[in-house]
Amino acid sequence: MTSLTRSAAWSELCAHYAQVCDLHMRDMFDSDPGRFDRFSLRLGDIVFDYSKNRITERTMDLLMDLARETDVEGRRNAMFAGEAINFTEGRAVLHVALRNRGSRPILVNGEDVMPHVNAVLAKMRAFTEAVRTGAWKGWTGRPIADVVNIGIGGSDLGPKMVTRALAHYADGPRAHFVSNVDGTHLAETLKHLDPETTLFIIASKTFTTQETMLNAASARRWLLDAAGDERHVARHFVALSTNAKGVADFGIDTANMFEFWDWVGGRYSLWSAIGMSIALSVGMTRFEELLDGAHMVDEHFRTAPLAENIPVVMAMLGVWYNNFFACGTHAILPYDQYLDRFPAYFQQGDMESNGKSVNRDGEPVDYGTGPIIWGEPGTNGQHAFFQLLHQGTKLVPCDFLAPAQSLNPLDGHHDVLISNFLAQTEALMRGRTIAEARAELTAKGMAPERMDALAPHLTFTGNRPTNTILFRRLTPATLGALIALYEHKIFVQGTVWGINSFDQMGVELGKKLAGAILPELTNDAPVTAHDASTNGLINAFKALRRG
Ligand SMILES: O=P(O)(O)OC[C@H]1O[C@H](O)[C@H](O)[C@@H](O)[C@@H]1O
Repeated sequence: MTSLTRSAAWSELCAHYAQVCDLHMRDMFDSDPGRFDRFSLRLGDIVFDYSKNRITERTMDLLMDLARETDVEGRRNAMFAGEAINFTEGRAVLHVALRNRGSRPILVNGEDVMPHVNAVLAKMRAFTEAVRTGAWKGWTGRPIADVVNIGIGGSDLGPKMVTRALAHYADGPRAHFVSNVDGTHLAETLKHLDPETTLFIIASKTFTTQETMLNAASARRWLLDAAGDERHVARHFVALSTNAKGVADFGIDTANMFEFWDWVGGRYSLWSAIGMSIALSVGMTRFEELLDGAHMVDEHFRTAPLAENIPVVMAMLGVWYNNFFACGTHAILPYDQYLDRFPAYFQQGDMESNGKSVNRDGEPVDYGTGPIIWGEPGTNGQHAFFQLLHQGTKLVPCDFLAPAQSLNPLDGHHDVLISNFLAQTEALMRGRTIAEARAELTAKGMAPERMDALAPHLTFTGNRPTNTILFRRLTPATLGALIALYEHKIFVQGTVWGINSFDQMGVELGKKLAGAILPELTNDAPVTAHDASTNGLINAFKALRRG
């Protein structure tokens, strides 16, 4: 057994689970009108309701005991103090420094990182203002109309998600995102753009990522085909990276490089220079408001007692379902079209962070770690996969997010959206008993024999857990806060599970094997070096390619 499953809090939770797992939320609500007040928290403009969960006060006490026993507070303090909590790579984890708006000193190896953070923010402000005002010009003297962020993973998903989420505030050049090494992505994007007025942002922490380097080289060729002269590259290419040498080797002037540091994880990097496309689109002031919102949550996470700490509560509820109810997945369901990429963003954020199976002591875990994260915006999801959420055999804990105010208040739309949002969590919680189903059918005048056949199909077990995150309106600050809540949730879960949430060794093997296969594709010779399936597929590919 690992230390987690040997811990006192874990054993107590196992025993407690057996006592409460059959309780129905419907009964708990019926017998306790104060349940919402007891199980909801507020932070600024955000209401976090977790009352529609399969919990009692004792459950929450035990979950907080588990958080304490696994030293969530100590690890959190170590993160904020710049300790090398990414222990496999020996690195600090300091995305919180990127939005440390009071500039409280944060030391890494004895050096305060805040002057560096603030210097890059100032450089970003100067650059984004030059581009947005038209002072920065392309090689023919025309201002920039389109920016193309070329990056992948953390160098794509965050800026893309935020740029879409803040589209209401966009008043700068149009932002495009190319990530896939499939040439279609770049080709389809460039089809509509004019090289004279296009700025490429090459976003890569390492500046070695194969997909990004290839897309960047093709973009450079596209520009040079039109501009002719290498000197024009400087007006049309900037780099966001930790690797100055890689940037220079690629041919981008390091004066046009915006730096970040190895203590910024790729999937936590949108707050750094990686957010350049966001700042170009909505302006640096709004980008800084995004940072302000995240900082507000950082302060809450750093100082609020565990039981009143929203990311801690989110995380421990996730542990409750993941490890005691054996739920394998978690859905994120934003009832806000602007947040349509929010679930996809946290697929990387959560699954790349907590998709691990070896603990800090190098032992294989004997408990589940990160869940599969998925989701789509409401109400679309209702007409697609909600059937399974309501009546399927799997228990899927869900987060519902919604704004009280719409940024596009078209006649009647927002109330319809919100009524659906509220009804879904109510239906998932209450369900419909067979007696209720029969009563409804009787009221419709259905014959008893037909009713007997139909009623079981109209029965919903209910008791399906949801969190609700309600916020006033989607502003840059609120978005920053929402993202930070999930980031810290991931941190807390990784801490409880005793894993390193900040490396991503699992993506390496595929990259290595692709490196071996690539030269095998350059000719038509039959390949025999792999297993029968891989050989067969490579040879079939070559045959299909020929004809
Ligand atoms: O920013 P880069 O160095 O180009 O890395 C881009 C992405 O690629 C890697 O494969 C990692 O899995 C991601 O965590 C990272 O965000």
